[in-house]
Order: sequence, then C-alpha cells, then structure tokens
Amino acid sequence: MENIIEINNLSFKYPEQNQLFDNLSLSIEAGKWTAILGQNGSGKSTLARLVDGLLEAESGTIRVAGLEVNDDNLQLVRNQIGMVFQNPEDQFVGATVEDDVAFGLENREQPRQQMQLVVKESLEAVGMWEYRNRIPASLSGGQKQRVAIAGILAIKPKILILDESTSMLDPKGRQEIIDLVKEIKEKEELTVISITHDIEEAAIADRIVIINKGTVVADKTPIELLNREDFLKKYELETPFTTKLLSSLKELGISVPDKYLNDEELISWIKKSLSQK
Ligand SMILES: Nc1ncnc2c1ncn2[C@@H]1O[C@H](COP(=O)(O)OP(=O)(O)OP(=O)(O)O)[C@@H](O)[C@H]1O
Repeated sequence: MENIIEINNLSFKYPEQNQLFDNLSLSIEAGKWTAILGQNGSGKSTLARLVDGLLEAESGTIRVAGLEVNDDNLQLVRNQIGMVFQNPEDQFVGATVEDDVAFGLENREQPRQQMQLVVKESLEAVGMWEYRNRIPASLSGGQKQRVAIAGILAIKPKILILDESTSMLDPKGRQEIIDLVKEIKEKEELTVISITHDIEEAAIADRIVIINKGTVVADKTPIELLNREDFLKKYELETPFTTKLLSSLKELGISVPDKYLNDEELISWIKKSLSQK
C-alpha cells in the first residue's frame, strides 16, 4: 500500500515556546484508519495543522498524496484533506444547512446544477438532506458534525482528519458519528486519521500511533496495544474497561486471551469460557 502522507524529519515550535517536534517522521498508509492518541498538549492537533498547511514547518518535509506541503501547493494539498474539528459551532458559515455545504464548492467554478446535485448527495450520505433548510445553530451536536462531514464529502478529498470530533457528543452521538465515518470511509475509499482521547474510537482503527511530547512512542495495532495497561498508564491514556476486567481475572489466576478484546469479543469469550465449565 502506498503512503498517502509522509512526514520526514519534521521540526516545529510555536514562537516563544519549547521545541514541540524535533525530527519527527511518520507515514500514513492510504485507505487505512489511523488513530492518534496522546495526552493533552502532546502535539496531535499541531501535527494535523502542519499536514493541512495551516502551520508551517521549521524544517523537514511533509508530503500529502505525493505533493509537498508548501506555499506553491497549499490549495492542492487542502483539496486532498477534510478536517472535522471538536467544536461543531466553529465550522459553520452558511445561513442554512444546504448553504453551508454549498459554500465550500463556491470557489470551484462548478455549474450550479452540478453543485446542487453534489450538495444533495453529500447531505443524503450523512442522513441530513431533510434538514437542508434548517439553521445550523438549531441542530444537535451530532447533527452539526454530520453537516460538517457533508461539507467535506462535497469536496471529495482523499483524507479525512477527525480532530477530537466526537469529544463533545454524548455516547450515542459519538457512536453514530463513528459508524458514519466507517461507512463513508469504505464507500469513498478514504484514508481516516482520528485524533482522539476516546479509546473506543481508537479501538476500531487499523493502527494506533501514540504521540508523547512531540515524539512517536508507539505505532501498533489496537489488538497489540490496548491490552497493555502498563503502557497506557505510562502515557496517561485511559485503559479500556475490557482490558481492566481481563487483567483483574488474570490476577485471580484465570487464563485470559493475550490481546485486546472489544465489548462483543469479551462477551463471547466469557460465554465460551462458561459453557466449557
Ligand atoms: N497557537 C499556539 N501558540 C502557542 N502554543 C501553542 C499553540 N497551540 C498549541 N500550543 C502549544 O503546543 C503544544 C501542543 O498543543 P496541541 O494542541 O498540538 O496538543 P494536543 O496533543 O492536540 O493536545 P489536546 O489533546 O489538548 O488538544 C501545547 O503545549 C500547546 O499549549
């Protein structure tokens, strides 16, 4: 698989702050879901902004779909990337849901009819077409994130970056957005990067990268990483409930699987173990 993002020897610091990244290298494979975990202030959002060209690297290179992120390629790079941020409120520019999704297309010199079709398809893809005449501010948090995702789909990017996009939603809203992203990822063959504190969101990724103080300290699959309670604690990351339960059972001398299990897998493992008694 090709790497859709290649970061090589990246260094960056904010003015009058300590060095944040010092020779960071990281590649992101096309078509995969990569979760980026790390405690507050470790540099996750800054990294996303560097990749999108919203911030400029001090040294090193970033390539997105083969294009080097620099002033000459900025628009081309941004066309490849859609970013959904934490606070849905900050993302709206249109007076109605429909206007909002159309806004991103306005500079693209598309015939009006074509534009209307793209807006309709994008709102349908996120289940928000019937809300097209609503004022964005009147929507729920989850609905706002859906509209933000529709705005991105309309631009047809290759990469979707979710920067804490589910953190202001309740558990149900969070799950719905995760399910929606899963669905559109497959349909549109997107590469997804989710910056998150939510272990359940990280658990469905193909790969988890942990960033600590501007350095990549782990790059593994969820199965390899999420049962490592010691490691997660070291980087002040939340331990999944299933991992806590399995490690308590292990302490009681019960033989448990040596990998991360999600809720459903844990339930079937318990059922299977009990039926064998
Ligand atoms: N605009 C800015 N100017 C100066 N320093 C900043 C700016 N934005 C972020 N920082 C600092 O850079 C460091 C990394 O911040 P960043 O937001 O990238 O971390 P993060 O891992 O995304 O954290 P969080 O999980 O809290 O969002 C922090 O110490 C932060 O205070």
